[in-house]
Amino acid sequence: MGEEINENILNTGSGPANNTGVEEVSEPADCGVKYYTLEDIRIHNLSNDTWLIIHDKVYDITTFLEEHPGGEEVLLEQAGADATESFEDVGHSTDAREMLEQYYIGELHMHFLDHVVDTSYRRNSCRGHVSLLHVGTQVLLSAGFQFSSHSFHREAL
Ligand code: HEM
Repeated sequence: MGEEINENILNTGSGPANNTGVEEVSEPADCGVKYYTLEDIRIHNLSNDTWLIIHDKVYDITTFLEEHPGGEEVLLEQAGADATESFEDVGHSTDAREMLEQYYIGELHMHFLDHVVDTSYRRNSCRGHVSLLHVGTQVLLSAGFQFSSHSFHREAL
């Protein structure tokens, strides 16, 4: 067992940080993209099981910890959480950004899209998901909403 090292995890207020009652949201295999909720990700905060989020993408960096030129410690501080800000604060090089691809495992699932995408559609049909997502997005955008990474807000009309 790895030692739990990051207590500084986002508290989403939506239940326990383990598998009980938390469903991992993933796409059918033929879609090629997996979606993970914050709850799914936050449990991977161990030194032998380390995931983090950078720009809404999810990375399993377990095997990268010892190789990181900036040291293992800074990565462990972000384990199971959103490391976008600290990653950008350092001003990582293009090489560093390209390295990310090796550890990519999926996308952060946006809860707020549940309001515009029917979940049964998302589970059963990749094409249905994409088209419904598109339609839902268009509806919101035409109503004056603007998306940011974790939330959306209404712009002054
Ligand atoms: C998987 C994600 C990450 C990758 C692939 C990565 C990669 C790298 C690479 C290649 C470097 C060498 C300098 C450069 O090329 O920019 C570096 C340096 C560094 N990284 Fe990361 N990094 C990651 C995440 C992070 C995070 C989340 C932090 C949080 C603080 C961080 C902090 C640092 C620091 C402090 C340095 C040293 C900078 C220096 O000594 O000049 N890195 N990283």
